[in-house]
Amino acid sequence: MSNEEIIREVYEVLESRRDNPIDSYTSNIMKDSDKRAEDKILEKIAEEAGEVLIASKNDENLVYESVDLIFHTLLLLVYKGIELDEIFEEFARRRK
Ligand SMILES: N=c1c2ncn([C@@H]3O[C@H](COP(=O)(O)OP(=O)(O)OP(=O)(O)O)[C@@H](O)[C@H]3O)c2ncn1[C@@H]1O[C@H](COP(=O)(O)O)[C@@H](O)[C@H]1O
Repeated sequence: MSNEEIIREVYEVLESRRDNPIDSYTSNIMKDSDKRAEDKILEKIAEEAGEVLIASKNDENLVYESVDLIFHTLLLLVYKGIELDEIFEEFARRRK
């Protein structure tokens, strides 16, 4: 599986968890409850960003914590209805 394919696969699973909820971490976080889904995801992104900062400073678990941050950012984008191709296109647009 190529690197692009794994990202596409994870993204598609997240879209499915959004559109056909099951009892799972990503479905549950995307469901509105007492705390709004968007706020829960944004809180998680802030927490994961802090963990990346600590990992970098300590030279420890940087890849692991960065993937947590990237994953939760993808979760936000899925929740907000952004298509994965929009992200790829924006990266491509910035290439000089
Ligand atoms: N890539 C991930 C992924 N990365 C992290 N996480 C979850 O995100 C949460 C991260 O929370 P934390 O970092 O706070 O970790 P924690 O386990 O609470 O503990 P600490 O790190 O604080 O010690 C954990 O529950 C992780 O399991 C993920 N959950 C799901 N995925 C992907 O999303 C798909 C759908 O997931 P489900 O909704 O669970 O089916 C899966 O098939 C995976 O491909």
